[in-house]
Amino acid sequence: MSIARDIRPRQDDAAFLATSPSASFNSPSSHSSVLNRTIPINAKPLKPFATEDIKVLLLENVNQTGREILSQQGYQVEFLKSSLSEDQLIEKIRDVHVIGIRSKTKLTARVLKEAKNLIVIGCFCIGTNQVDLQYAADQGIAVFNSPFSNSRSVAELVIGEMVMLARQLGDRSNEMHAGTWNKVSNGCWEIRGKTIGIIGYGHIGAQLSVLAEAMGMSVIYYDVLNIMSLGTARQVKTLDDLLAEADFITCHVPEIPETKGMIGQKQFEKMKKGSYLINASRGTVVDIPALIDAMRSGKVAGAALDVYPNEPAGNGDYFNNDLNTFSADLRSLKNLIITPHIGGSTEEAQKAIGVEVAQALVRYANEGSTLGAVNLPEVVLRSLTMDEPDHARVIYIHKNIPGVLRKVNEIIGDHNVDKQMTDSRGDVAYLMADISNVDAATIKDLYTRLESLPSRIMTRVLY
Ligand SMILES: NC(=O)C1=CN([C@@H]2O[C@H](COP(=O)(O)OP(=O)(O)OC[C@H]3O[C@@H](n4cnc5c(N)ncnc54)[C@H](O)[C@@H]3O)[C@@H](O)[C@H]2O)C=CC1
Ligand SMILES: O=C(O)CCC(=O)C(=O)O
Repeated sequence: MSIARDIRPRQDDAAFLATSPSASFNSPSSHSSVLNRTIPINAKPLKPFATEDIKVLLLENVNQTGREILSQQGYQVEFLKSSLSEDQLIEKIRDVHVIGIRSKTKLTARVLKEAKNLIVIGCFCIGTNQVDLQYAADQGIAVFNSPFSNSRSVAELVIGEMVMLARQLGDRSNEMHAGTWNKVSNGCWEIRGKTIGIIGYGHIGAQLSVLAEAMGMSVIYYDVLNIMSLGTARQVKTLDDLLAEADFITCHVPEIPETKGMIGQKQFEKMKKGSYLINASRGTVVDIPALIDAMRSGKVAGAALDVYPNEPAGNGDYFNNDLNTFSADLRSLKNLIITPHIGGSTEEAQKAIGVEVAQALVRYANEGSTLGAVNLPEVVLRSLTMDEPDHARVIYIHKNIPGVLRKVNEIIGDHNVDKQMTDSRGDVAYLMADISNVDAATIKDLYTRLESLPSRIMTRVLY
């Protein structure tokens, strides 16, 4: 009844309680958030329907830690190693209540329109540019990500790449693999004493700043926000200032309209001759044909790319000109490191992300908490406990228009509302209320009346 339009509530409370809670939901793990640690031991697991009715689709080889947490809840979990094309997704997503993806799966408005049962999306990564966040919010679909569990992995990769580029290690290694001894010092440098220019001083940029300074580098950074410098790092006023001063330029901005092509021909012209470029953010941030020209002219002495405008769906797929017209030209360059979007691909990062995002999905599905959601207001209520057996939690996601709360309170106000919280984000508002002394008939009545309001986006009643 409550969570999605075609799911019936489970009537047998004893059986329902027997399927839950999982250890992961109530017990803190090494990666659990503050919120998890504050869930009381005797928290009552709220499940509106048989947990085995919840269908979860996990794409892109989501880590086993995440798969286990979702399976332990009793959900039906389907797991695929690669991403799916838009048409394949449309077919699959129709039945699904929860979907987990990484950076490749595009959850466009066209796909989400077909996702009639979907309540929540988990991005098992940092970036959320692959999801139409606004469209999802307008449908009442929450989106969660893992904001910093792979930041360190990316920062370490960049440190390694700077050394590799400065020493032309990729080329030397390729030559040795081909059987050629080529002992060179010309054009090879230490990174100590050089200047790193970090574009985007967020989680990754700041982490990188600390590591680079420890390697003896001077750190400058450019960010649209005024951010406190770590160590002796220095914020510069403009991107041009950074380009003119840095020996190593590295991009750590999100994919948004303002960052599309932010490093192009004009920016390469402003760089120092012999500088290096690294991009492990998103493939649209650097104009790759312009980079190819800058490397051929010798302006850029080396580059490392981890991300591309179009990336293959899965391992074993080709990275060729059918995907990106510049692929062959790119592959022919010297002192160029190209990696298959592995910035966050470490055991540590993937395990932590699996736990963090899966727990957020469970909290949302079972308790309605939007803490950490990237597209809905953050609303959380204290967990109901086993001492509150006849309580129900009403979640009403609605259009943020005047007069809604009055209408909702006319419906729930006849009951004893223990606690209630509401917040809005843009055009969408999220209301959560705990009501005591309710029976199955009351739950059905509440649900039906809330669903009939014109402001309704999605109603869920958890009990
Ligand atoms: N290669 C990989 O595997 C990975 C790639 N990423 C990418 O890295 C990006 C950055 O990650 P975080 O550091 O965690 O993000 P963050 O959100 O913590 O930091 C991004 C920073 O960029 C700044 N920024 C935004 N627009 C800007 C602009 N036009 N000019 C200058 N600065 C701007 C923001 O103010 C913020 O400080 C992610 O959005 C994701 O796309 C993240 C993880 C792994
Ligand atoms: O590991 C992945 O699939 C994506 C990593 C990434 O780009 C991110 O976290 O934003």
